[in-house]
Amino acid sequence: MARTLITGGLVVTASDELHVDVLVDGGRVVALATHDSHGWTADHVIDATGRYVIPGGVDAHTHMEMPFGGTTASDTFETGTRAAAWGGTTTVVDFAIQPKGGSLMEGLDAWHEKAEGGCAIDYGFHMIMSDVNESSLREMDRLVELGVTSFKLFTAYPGVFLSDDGQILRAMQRAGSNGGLVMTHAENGLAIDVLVEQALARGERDPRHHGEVRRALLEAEATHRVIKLGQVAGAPVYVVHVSAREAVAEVAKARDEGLPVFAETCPQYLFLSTDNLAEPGFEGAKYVCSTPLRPADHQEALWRGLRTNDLQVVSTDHCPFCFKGQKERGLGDFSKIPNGLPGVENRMDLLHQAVLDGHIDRRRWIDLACAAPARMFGLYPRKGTIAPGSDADIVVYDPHAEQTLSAATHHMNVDYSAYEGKRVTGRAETVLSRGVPVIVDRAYVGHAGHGVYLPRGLCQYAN
Ligand SMILES: NC(=O)NCCC(=O)O
Ligand SMILES: [Zn+2]
Ligand SMILES: [Zn+2]
Repeated sequence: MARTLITGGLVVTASDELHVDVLVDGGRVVALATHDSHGWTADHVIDATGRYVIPGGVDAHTHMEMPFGGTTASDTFETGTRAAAWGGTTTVVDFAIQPKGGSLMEGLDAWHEKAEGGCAIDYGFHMIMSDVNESSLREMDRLVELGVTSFKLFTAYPGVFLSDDGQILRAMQRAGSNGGLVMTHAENGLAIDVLVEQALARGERDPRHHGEVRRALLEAEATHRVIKLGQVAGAPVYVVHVSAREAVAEVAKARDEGLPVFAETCPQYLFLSTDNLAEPGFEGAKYVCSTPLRPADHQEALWRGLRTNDLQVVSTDHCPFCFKGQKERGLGDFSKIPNGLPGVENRMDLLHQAVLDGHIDRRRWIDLACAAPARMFGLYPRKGTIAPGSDADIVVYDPHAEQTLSAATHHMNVDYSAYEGKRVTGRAETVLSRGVPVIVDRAYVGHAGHGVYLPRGLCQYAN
């Protein structure tokens, strides 16, 4: 395998910023050294002068070709992982789904089948448990052995994914004993369904009502509940896609008490708001996801949480549905709009923009987008950093490139951009996955099937 030297750039990791060259051999980083101190030769030299050299992004929350809301997320593993690479992400952790009445293993096998041979970058799986029973609880141990070390449980979506408190407690107890991590979608789905029914009866049918019925208090209540269930079970809890400041407060309080409670937020909650849901006509459907977008004044609590480490990870929850034909299923009834937003290609750039806007610093950018998700989900230091022994998942990032985010130029298989027209500065220029070029000078040179399945270790966070 070719030996590659990346020279002249500023290497930024979660812990350091160093003007060093990086030597890659056998798909791994083998050494870092200042330019004048080494005499390395290589088959390929990448001149990164004036660029950042950063670890490939780790997006720990994607839904490629997920069946949901009567349709299927529009990115396949092939198109979605290719788009991820364009955006500087080199690892995704997607959600396999236990079929109702079926086993965890059936779900895992089905997702392996979807992903195998199609991915441009490496991938792992979490498991969505939609049917917690004696048998699926026992299976959790086997999944942990197979490297599926995290399990998503829902307090939302009654009749689809919702588990009751007893089921969640049991899954947490099992995770407490086998080392797995329970991830929770925390919204009170039963109460939300009552509010949906009442809103529709009042004739409130537009997309903006999606945000109104999914009340922040019902996110906070469910967040509080899963934290307490985790405490009773003696198990860590990871709360996904936190959007409400009241939910951030629940997480922060638990962490202040020393509980092993972790949480992520997503770019859509940091950059978009209920103003988007209220766009004229049916445009707001483009922004329907759950948890929902919140009024813009929630964003400050999210940014603060990211700075203070009450929130550890930024993932995308990439779950794209085309406006035409898919989002349109909810014309005249917001509750039928498939939930989910595209974003796997945009996360690294939006967070870099957050650096420029002064919300976070450069190393925090890399921590939130690369190192912390890798640690949280048992992939570190193979992924998420640039250090001897790490996979050479490396992005040469141009911090000065200006771009306008748009469906006309993005690579996600979806007919709109949630960030249409937004100007951002910074862009992945060249992307290596295990030392193999996937993007070179903004040209795609990767191929479907390069990406391999990543059996993951246990969560590496204590608090
Ligand atoms: N988030 C969302 O709206 N769709 C994907 C499924 C989920 O994460 O709950
Ligand atoms: Zn969810
Ligand atoms: Zn999700």
